[in-house]
Amino acid sequence: MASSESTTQMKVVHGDAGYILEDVPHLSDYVPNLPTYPNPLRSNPAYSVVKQYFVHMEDTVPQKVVVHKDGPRGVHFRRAGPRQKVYFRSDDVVACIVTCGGLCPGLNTVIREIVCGLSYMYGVDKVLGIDGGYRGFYSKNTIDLTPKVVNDIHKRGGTILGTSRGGHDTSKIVDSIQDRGINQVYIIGGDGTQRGAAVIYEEVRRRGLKVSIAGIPKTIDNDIPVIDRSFGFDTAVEEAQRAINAAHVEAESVENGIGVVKLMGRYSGFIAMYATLASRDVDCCLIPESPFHLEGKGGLFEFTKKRLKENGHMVIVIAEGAGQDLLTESMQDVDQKDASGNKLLQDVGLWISHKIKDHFAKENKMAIVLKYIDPTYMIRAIPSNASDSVYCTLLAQSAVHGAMAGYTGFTAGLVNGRHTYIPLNRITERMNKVVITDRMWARLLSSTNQPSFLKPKDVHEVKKAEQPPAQLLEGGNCNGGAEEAKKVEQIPTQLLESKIN
Ligand SMILES: Nc1ncnc2c1ncn2[C@@H]1O[C@H](COP(=O)(O)OP(=O)(O)O)[C@@H](O)[C@H]1O
Ligand SMILES: O=P(O)(O)OC[C@H]1O[C@](O)(COP(=O)(O)O)[C@@H](O)[C@@H]1O
Ligand SMILES: [Mg+2]
Repeated sequence: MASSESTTQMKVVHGDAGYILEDVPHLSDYVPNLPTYPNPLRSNPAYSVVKQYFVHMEDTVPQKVVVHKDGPRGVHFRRAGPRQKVYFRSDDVVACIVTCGGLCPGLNTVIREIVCGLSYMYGVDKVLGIDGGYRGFYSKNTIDLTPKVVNDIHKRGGTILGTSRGGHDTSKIVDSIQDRGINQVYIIGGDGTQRGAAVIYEEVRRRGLKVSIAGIPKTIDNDIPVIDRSFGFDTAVEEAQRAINAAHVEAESVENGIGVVKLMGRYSGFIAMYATLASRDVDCCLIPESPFHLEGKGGLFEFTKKRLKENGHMVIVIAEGAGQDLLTESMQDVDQKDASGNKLLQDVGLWISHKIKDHFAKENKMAIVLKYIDPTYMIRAIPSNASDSVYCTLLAQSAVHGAMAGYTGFTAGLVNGRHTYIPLNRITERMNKVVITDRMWARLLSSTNQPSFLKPKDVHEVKKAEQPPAQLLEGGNCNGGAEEAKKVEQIPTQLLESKIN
């Protein structure tokens, strides 16, 4: 017997054998008597030959693909794609696109594909670009976007619309949406942006407006949960190889050479982990999720000395959010935040470089040559690579199909290789992090052959985190229903949620 419960953010349907559908809201949930129209794709020559092109209304995608024989079927998301019926007539659509937060490779590709998707698939020709992030809704003029205007933009890094942090004023934004007659809002951004999208959706719903709010998750750090990976991540990892190569060449060209490379990753060390695994030249990878110490037995200095003795050189990759606790101990903690409220981090790369130099100069009397490379902005200011470009295209098209079908308050996302619509609150309720008790981190440790640097107290924390159901700790499908989600919240966050494995 199916049962259901719903909030404004998510509709949960329970089916047989522990099946759960975490469904996204629909305009018809709060706007009565909405007319529907046949999907214009039916007569589109590109699609009319494709059998079963329209997604079956009952199609859902499981969040967890590794299952046990007697286990529950678990959480599912609605499958993305075109529906037989749409809730907008092409001529009535006024869409807008906004990009917020930090840059990420592929932003322009997503913008391009939303504009072209709306135009070529649905015959929509009114698409407005919002200038400079959320504040552009109420402080700037809009930019007309046509397939011609966006034709070449995917070859450029950044976002042609501009971006910003802060400036989210919900009522001013929704006033602007109303005043301009906008009825589809495409919001491209990270965790902060999707939180902002959720508030906009709530306000739109409170006002009873027929406006679809569609999120497209953007994060170079890959810190958004549920989805397999974020667009731009692959490109960033690839670009990071150039910095690591340079560090390696510099380090191996001198006696006791050390190359230190800082990569992005405020709270999640995915870029550092994947760039390390890809490179094979890295001796040590340090990420925010895995505590480390410098001095004494099992510390970084001891390992550095050992590696230099063995190999004559060493490459260290450090994520920008790693070791921030050590920095605050040794430097004054300046609790500065950016305009969105994100903590501004101190430069851990510079700090660790000084610490290593000081250590070998003072205590060990060992001459080292250290080169510090900070390519952080270089890895995100580039256009997306081929695989990310394809991914961006599919995400953009998914979002367009979803909005046209009347879904709202959703994020388009890839789950186990399938495109889905995910409720916004599932995306914003926690952060995707490298799980250091997971096999992927173990693979990294065995690939670099670095120590784990964990102290007994850290090991205790890790063991404590192993108490919840094993499936919570298995990377790649760290998920469950609301109950499981609650349990997850009780575990130190640095030990949780790994979606890439
Ligand atoms: N809790 C929130 N409610 C509403 N808006 C938010 C919230 N958090 C962030 N925002 C807005 O989202 C935008 C981007 O957020 P930010 O954290 O800078 O980047 P990202 O989306 O990449 O994580 C900013 O304009 C910010 O004001
Ligand atoms: O762009 P800024 O303000 O310099 O911030 C840099 C931060 O942005 C990021 O690139 C991504 O952050 P968001 O995805 O949250 O925007 C972080 O890795 C980095 O710490
Ligand atoms: Mg963020």
